[in-house]
Amino acid sequence: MRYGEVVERGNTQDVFANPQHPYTRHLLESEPKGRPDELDPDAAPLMVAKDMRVAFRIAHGGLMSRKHVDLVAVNDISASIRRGETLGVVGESGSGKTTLGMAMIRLLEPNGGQITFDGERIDGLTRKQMRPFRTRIQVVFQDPFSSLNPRMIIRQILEEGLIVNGIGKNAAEREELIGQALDDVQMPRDAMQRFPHEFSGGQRQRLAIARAVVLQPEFILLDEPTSALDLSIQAQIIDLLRDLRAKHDLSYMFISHDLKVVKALCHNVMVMQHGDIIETGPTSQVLEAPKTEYTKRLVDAAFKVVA
Ligand SMILES: Nc1ncnc2c1ncn2[C@@H]1O[C@H](COP(=O)(O)OP(=O)(O)OP(=O)(O)O)[C@@H](O)[C@H]1O
Repeated sequence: MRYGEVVERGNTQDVFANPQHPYTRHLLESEPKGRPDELDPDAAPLMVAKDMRVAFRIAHGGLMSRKHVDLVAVNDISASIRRGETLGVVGESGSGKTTLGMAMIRLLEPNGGQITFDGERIDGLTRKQMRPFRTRIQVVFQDPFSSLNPRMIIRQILEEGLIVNGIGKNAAEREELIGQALDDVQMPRDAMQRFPHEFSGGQRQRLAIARAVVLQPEFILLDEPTSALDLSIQAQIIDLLRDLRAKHDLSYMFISHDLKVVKALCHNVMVMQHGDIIETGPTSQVLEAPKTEYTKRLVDAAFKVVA
């Protein structure tokens, strides 16, 4: 197969049901597989949010009749993530997933609610008081290209957080930590000398994960980290996240609209609609026996090939 070559084309249903080309078969077979490892039943709560509320003031109506109204994006939501747990947050676009995640890690100011991290209240902390938590709580976004500074080489990108947070005594020690983070995400150490544009989308997402992992966090908010990637790369990133979780006892809050990915990675799942949680529980239970029509629709959309 050459780059840029069309290997197969046709009616979607026919191609899905009876792929002719080995590469098409590879793509169809390479969706995320497996299940999350067992969660320690005695694991302590790490990130706990209680009655979180976020409202945005938005302009409404035409120029002459403009009014400001509050759009409630997160409506008194409580959520708890234990050490080592992966909690999936799913729901249609605009249901409030990102707003909830960003508010829980204090990158967005909530209008109300309490947040406890490892037993300490973090809502209401000033920027300075939050500093010790900034390495322990990390975030990885969907689009690694816009989150990796294109003018810096990878070494500088990963070193920035170490310097800001005073981790590593000198350049040599920092280089070793960066090397270990690259090993963790299965990227060669010579990636350090290269720029983000020299990597593929999947490799860039590995680098974005390395930038989080180098700070040795305990909790990572993953906001649609695989949505921009093709299926086979998506599956590799899910495997990687599972390995990292086991190796470093990480907890994840994994925002996604793709229930296939959630099934492969998340112990528990929370379904959001219009700022509310409409269903929550162990992933297998929610996916196998959804209690609401809305969840059932999401499950059908994820697991059935539409005719
Ligand atoms: N800064 C903002 N100002 C005003 N409204 C906002 C802002 N951010 C989000 N919203 C609104 O809040 C609601 C929830 O948005 P949010 O991005 O949290 O949803 P989401 O479930 O993450 O969606 P997606 O899957 O598309 O990322 C939406 O109606 C959105 O338009």
